[in-house]
Order: sequence, then structure tokens, then C-alpha cells
Amino acid sequence: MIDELRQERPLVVCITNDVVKPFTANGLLALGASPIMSGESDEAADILKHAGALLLNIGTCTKEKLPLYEEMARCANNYNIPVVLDPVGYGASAFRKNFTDKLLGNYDIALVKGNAGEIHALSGQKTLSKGVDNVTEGNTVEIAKTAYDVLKVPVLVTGETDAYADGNLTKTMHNGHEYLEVITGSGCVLGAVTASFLALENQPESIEYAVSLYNIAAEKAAQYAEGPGTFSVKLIDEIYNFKTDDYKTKKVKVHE
Ligand SMILES: Nc1ncnc2c1ncn2[C@@H]1O[C@H](COP(=O)(O)OP(=O)(O)O)[C@@H](O)[C@H]1O
Ligand SMILES: Cc1ncsc1CCOP(=O)(O)O
Ligand SMILES: [Mg+2]
Repeated sequence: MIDELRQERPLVVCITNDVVKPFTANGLLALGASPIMSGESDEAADILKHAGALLLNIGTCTKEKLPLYEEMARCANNYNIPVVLDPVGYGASAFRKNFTDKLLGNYDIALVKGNAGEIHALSGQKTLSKGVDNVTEGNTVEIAKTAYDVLKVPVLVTGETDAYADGNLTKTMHNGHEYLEVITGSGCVLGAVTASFLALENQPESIEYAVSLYNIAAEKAAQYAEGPGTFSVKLIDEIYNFKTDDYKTKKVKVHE
């Protein structure tokens, strides 16, 4: 699928937060996708017409930006393009909760992707999270399954173990490195990488391909890194250098 992605070079519209825009664009370029960021709702129909997927990441949202997110979601739904929603910091403020709930309530979302704390809060549970960092809220499989039951939208929960649930299928993915916890935007870039694979085909395998590629690249990058700073640069290199053969270290478990 990585060869197909590089050949097709899907356009991925990223409506994302101010902290991670360059990192996200560089991650997608290294992958072989074509990122475009936008801040203008009047161009939503034009840019989404040629896009393969839309990422909506609420990390630095403001109430003025709600019409932008809504118009992007509306156009993506019109064109039948998969939408990935990353509810960054969902449990941290009522504003983030209301913003996310509005998007989830009014548009078709192909995948909700967030860390354990965010997704735990999203399914209506009391959360320990105060910010955007992951907090341990228990088993990511249970968090993903509960969130699917509540939302009826496919869910990806990230952490040391990543878990996916969609009602028919539950699986866990076990690659990765702890350096990912100490660089900002590691979850946000994964959301964009996942959207890129969903642009090829909107199916659960695309999510597995995305999560595994990203986390295997992270494992390789960590071997050459001296700390989080060099790791984030090496991560871009290892996404760029990723070959189909690298999937042989993929650790995925399908749950009954
Ligand atoms: N302790 C860890 N060990 C290995 N991989 C991790 C660990 N923590 C997070 N990851 C990976 O880092 C990426 C971002 O996950 P996470 O830190 O949960 O998201 P966020 O940055 O949104 O809080 C995912 O690919 C996840 O698999
Ligand atoms: C620090 C911060 N503040 C608002 S968005 C953001 C980036 C969060 O990135 P990630 O969810 O990938 O850790
Ligand atoms: Mg995140």
C-alpha cells in the first residue's frame, strides 16, 4: 500500500492546529502524500474536489474557526471523502468538548482518532486529562470499544498500545517508541498519515497500515536518535525511507 500511496500521491486537506502545521506537512511529504493546509472556508469546495481525505484536528480551535471546520466537513461529505477527526484536548475544556460534539453530531466521520485520555472523555467518562498529553485511563482496547458503542463511529485510540474498534472488528497495534511521547505533534501527524491511507481506500486495513508504518519508522528513528530532538528529524527520514519490507516487524493482534 505504501507504493500505491507514493504513486497516487493523494491530496490530503489538513485543517489542523498551529503547533503542528509544518511537522504535519513534512510528515506527509516524506510519506509521499500531498498536504494542503487552509484557513478559508470559501475555498473548501475547490480544494476538496481534488482531495482524497480531510483531517480535522481541533488542537488550537477558536469559535471563529467553527464555520471553517463545518464547511470543510460539509464539502468532504458531499464529495464522499473520508474525514478523520482528532479531538485534541477533548477533556481539557468545555469549549473543546462542544466543538467536537458539534462536528460529530452533524457530519459523517470516517475515523475518530485520539489518545486514551481524549477518547475516554469523548465517550462520556470522567477523565484525568487536563491538557493534550496522553494520560493512562486503562486499557486502550476497552476505551476504543466503549467509544464505538457510544459514538457508532470507527475509533482509533493511541498510546503504548494502539487500539482500533468499529463494531465488527477490534485490533491492537504494538509498534512504537516512547520518544513519541516527548515530541509535540506525534499524535497529530499520525492522524494525517492515517487520513492519507484512508484516501487510498476507506477500510480498516488502511488504518493498520498507517499506524504500523508510523510506529515502525519511529522504532528505526530511535536507533539513530540521541534524544527527542534528533528523533523528530530522524522520524521524518524513516517515514521517507520506509519500504514495504519494513512491515515485516509489524505487531498487530486481531481480537475476537
Ligand atoms: N509509550 C509508547 N511507546 C510506544 N509508542 C507510543 C508510546 N506512546 C505513544 N506512542 C505512539 O505515539 C503516537 C502518538 O500517540 P499518543 O502519544 O497517544 O498521541 P498524542 O500525541 O495525541 O497524545 C502513536 O503512534 C502511538 O502508537
Ligand atoms: C501542545 C498543543 N497544544 C494545542 S495543540 C498541541 C499539539 C498536540 O499534539 P499531539 O496531540 O500530537 O500531542
Ligand atoms: Mg493528539
